[in-house]
Amino acid sequence: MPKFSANLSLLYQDIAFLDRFAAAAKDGFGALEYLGPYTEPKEKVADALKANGLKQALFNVPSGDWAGGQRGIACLPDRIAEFRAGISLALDYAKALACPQVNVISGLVPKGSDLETLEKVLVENLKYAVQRTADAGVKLLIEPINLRDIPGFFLSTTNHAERILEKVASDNLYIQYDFYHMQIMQGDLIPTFIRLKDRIAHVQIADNPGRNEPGTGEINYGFVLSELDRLGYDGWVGCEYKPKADTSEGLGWMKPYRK
Ligand SMILES: O=C(O)[C@@H](O)C(=O)CO
Ligand SMILES: [Mg+2]
Repeated sequence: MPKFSANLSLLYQDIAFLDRFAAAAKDGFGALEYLGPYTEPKEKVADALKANGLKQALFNVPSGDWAGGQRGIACLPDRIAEFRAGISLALDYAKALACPQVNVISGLVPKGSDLETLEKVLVENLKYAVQRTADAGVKLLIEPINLRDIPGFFLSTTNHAERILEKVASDNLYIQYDFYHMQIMQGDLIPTFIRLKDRIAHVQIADNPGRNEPGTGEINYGFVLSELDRLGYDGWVGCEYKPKADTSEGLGWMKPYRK
């Protein structure tokens, strides 16, 4: 049976961040994930998890000025110090929240930049980060993201992610496999999952087009979720979609998977 994690960066947007915890627990989620917990003191977040019987599945390492349009800093040559300082902050929160994994957002390709240089920066940053996270017992993840939603994103395919994994050469670096992004970029969702299974530490779901609830588009999530079970995937399934209307009312798709 899949275990679902509520992505609070897209679900329950009509209520305050910390109030989303109780709403997610009430709706049957067992864990939470989001872009970052950094606007709240870690003790407060830890208390809210505990009070609602929730686990922390994942969050991103600091990724630059998200509201200002930045989409990660890990490949940017002029942000290396900031990226590395962000790993310390992410690990502080991971410890306080007992979070087993953190995700790195690679960044946008700056106009006119040399892709080889960006790749080197990303690989060196990941080598640094993966050692720090391994020492803390936390997995490090990278996520390919589709180029229609984020034009110019540096890491957009699983082939590229595999190449980065090979270059970093650490058994603590994994892929975050977002079915929505990969449907847009590649299709062939389950064969790719099977091929990379041992290197995938977290999956996320949304339908296409629209990035709405499973069952609203072209991805057969009945099949996808039963395959995850059959293949022995025992991580969280991150519900990272934009609810068509009210989050709770739109959870009908989840009914067959609730005990
Ligand atoms: O797919 C996504 O959008 C994310 O998982 C994320 O963390 C940032 O873009
Ligand atoms: Mg995602």
